[in-house]
Amino acid sequence: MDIRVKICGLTQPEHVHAVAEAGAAYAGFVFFEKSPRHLTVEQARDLALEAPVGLAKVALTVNADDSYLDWIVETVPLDMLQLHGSESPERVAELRERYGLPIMKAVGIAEEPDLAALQEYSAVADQLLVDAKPPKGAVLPGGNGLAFDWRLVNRKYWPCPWMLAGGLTPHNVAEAVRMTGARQVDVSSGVEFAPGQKDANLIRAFVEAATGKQKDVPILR
Ligand SMILES: O=C(O)c1ccccc1NCC(=O)[C@H](O)[C@H](O)COP(=O)(O)O
Repeated sequence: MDIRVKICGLTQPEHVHAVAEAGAAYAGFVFFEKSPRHLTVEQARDLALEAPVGLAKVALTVNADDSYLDWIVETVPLDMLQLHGSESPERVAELRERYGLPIMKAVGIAEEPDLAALQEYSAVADQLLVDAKPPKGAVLPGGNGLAFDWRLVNRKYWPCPWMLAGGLTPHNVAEAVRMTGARQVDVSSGVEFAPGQKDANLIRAFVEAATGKQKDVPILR
């Protein structure tokens, strides 16, 4: 089975190239000032221009207003918007209409009742990002390198494609795919050696492990 991989939080051109060469399907750019992966709109444009045809460029925003989104969408060549805040289903539908781009809505999961939101958003979003719920008081609503209990989404189906995220690494992604039946996976922290610092070898190892073409996983100290 083909697994599609998204590497999120890219900040350097060489990592965009590594993502493409490894065979990932999506490259994610973060627009959230408190994040160590935050990009200015101009930085994101320059990075997006490094992406070859076939690598989908995803802008991740958090409760962004229209003027910020207009600026991003007008400046950065994009293939998808990832909404990672508390955007309502109505807001998701509105943005989908406004920009004509596919929307992936992130939903944080910690326990069974959290799953209801996935059903709700699947009616308005093009894709779902099934992520770990951030811990109380966390600065970042995602990208915390924390996993949730994958048994909660074991063999669950929603009416739109979904992507598993949260605490995935080259070491655990194959097991996560096996346990959940996910056909798409997303990673940020698990391919970094420090917050916001991606590692090309870990990117390659992650894609290989996720897609079942694993060679060896580098150990970083
Ligand atoms: O990465 C960030 O800094 C970030 C900031 C604000 C909202 C979301 C953010 N990241 C989301 C992701 O990178 C992933 O989509 C997902 O949460 C998995 O992250 P990780 O657990 O670090 O692999």
